[in-house]
Amino acid sequence: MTYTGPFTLDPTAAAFLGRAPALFIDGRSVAADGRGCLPVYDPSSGTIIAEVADASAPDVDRAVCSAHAAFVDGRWRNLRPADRERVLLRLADLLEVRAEAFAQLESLEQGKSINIARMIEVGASIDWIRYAAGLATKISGRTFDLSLPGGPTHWTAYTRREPVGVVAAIAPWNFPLMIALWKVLPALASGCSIVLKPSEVTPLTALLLAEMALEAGVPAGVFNVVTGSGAVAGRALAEHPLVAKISFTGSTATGKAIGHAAIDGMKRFTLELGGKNPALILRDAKLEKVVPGLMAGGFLNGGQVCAAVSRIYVEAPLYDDLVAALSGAIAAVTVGPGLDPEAQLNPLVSATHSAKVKSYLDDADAAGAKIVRGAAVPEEGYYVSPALILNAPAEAKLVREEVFGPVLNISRVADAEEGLRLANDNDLGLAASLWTQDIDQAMALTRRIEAGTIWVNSHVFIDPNMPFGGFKQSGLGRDFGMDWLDGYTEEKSICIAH
Ligand SMILES: NC(=O)C1=CN([C@@H]2O[C@H](COP(=O)(O)OP(=O)(O)OC[C@H]3O[C@@H](n4cnc5c(N)ncnc54)[C@H](O)[C@@H]3O)[C@@H](O)[C@H]2O)C=CC1
Ligand SMILES: O=C(O)/C=C/C=C(\O)C(=O)O
Repeated sequence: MTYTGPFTLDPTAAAFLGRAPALFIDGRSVAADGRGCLPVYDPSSGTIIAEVADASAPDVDRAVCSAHAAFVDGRWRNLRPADRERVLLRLADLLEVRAEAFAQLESLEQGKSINIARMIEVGASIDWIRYAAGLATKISGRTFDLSLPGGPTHWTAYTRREPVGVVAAIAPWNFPLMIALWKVLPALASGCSIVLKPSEVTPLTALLLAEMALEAGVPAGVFNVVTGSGAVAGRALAEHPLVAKISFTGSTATGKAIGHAAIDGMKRFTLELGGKNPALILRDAKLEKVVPGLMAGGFLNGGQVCAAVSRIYVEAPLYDDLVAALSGAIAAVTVGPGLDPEAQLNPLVSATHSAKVKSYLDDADAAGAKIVRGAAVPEEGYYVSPALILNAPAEAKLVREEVFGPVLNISRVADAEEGLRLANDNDLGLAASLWTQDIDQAMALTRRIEAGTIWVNSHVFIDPNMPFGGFKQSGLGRDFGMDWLDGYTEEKSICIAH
């Protein structure tokens, strides 16, 4: 396929789009077994920009067997941790050199701003790789004093952490490169092998990443990629008996299906699922911080962020001023293709997803909610104009379900107690923010908000050294931080008798 849009592409990115569809198995690009191809669309125009292989269950089996063989013979896990670290650091260096190609491909297939692609999708990914590289040399066990009567007959009891085996990494489309790395990195650092299945909507950079890992020194077979649908390739991967661990990011419904498959096969699993994240604005909050914070936290990546602000609860004295300021800010948002660096809001990822987001707005409209809309959007492509919904009923779908688009719901609350009650009144509990100058109130409320991450006076700041994951239906397990590799290793207890 040849890109024919209005922007001049980096030559590596352009050449990549023209490649024949293939999977990446055992260190090589290989043809799939014949299920055909999946189109990849440019969300700003709806035109097809590339095609990828649509993997079948036998294709997935080939990839898992390749990963398993690599795990069993120890070509990666038996390297010195310092050598795994060195390879990962080389991967970061290579990504730095090819940053522009990766950023353009992400902007093109996902629709996101090239600025965000450069800064977060690729820039932060490089930092994430370097952080995870360091963890490879920090894996350690524990020693124990034994307390039962037989204890003194033993010299020592200790644990060691060993890589779990083949990891199935099932990734979403909102940050295709960065979230894939959030699964690939702990797996590689701990010595596991991987089969990565990117979203069928944004499959491109996963293939390039695996090639680059091979070039960095990850042995063939350790890192495989299957492109394809969730229903066929994703399911076959989640159910494969040689997969020891599943790491999934995506919808709560699919996460539950994967959790069932994992339990059936007694696989380890980490689920990072949806969010319906509240921002609680207290009356003493500083509007000059709140407004840019909510705009960034709500509209970053078109709101297609699991931790994005979705529900704003504001104490009554600030309500009118905040609505006026947000309405003004939304009206000023410029809309355009991701590759246009001046455009602040870009198309959503797919026709299906933009239709879903619009359906929430239609529901809110039908329920009689007041909706403030941003500028008109181009007719071509998957654009949705930004929206602020005023005081939608607490039971409205838009207030209860993850929208994953450029839509903020704002409600007036009498006081912090009412705001807290409404903030917690949801099945999801991924993230939240609290906006106040009162440190005592902030400390007290952070203990009572039901969410895996709480920001005070900011929203959506995720760091490799800070554990991240959900309360309630937002998932199971934590990523990042010093304990990240625990999810990719087994702890083995060893007892040595006299
Ligand atoms: N937590 C997050 O970061 C994300 C949340 N979402 C939410 O999910 C909603 C639906 O988006 P989708 O792309 O349909 O999400 P999804 O959860 O169905 O897809 C995520 C990944 O799972 C795979 N998958 C789908 N069904 C599978 C199955 N049965 N077994 C194994 N893998 C499977 C997909 O191919 C994709 O790679 C969005 O509207 C949004 O609300 C979507 C993307 C990311
Ligand atoms: O770090 C960011 O800015 C974005 C993070 C996005 C997610 O955590 C997500 O959507 O899963």
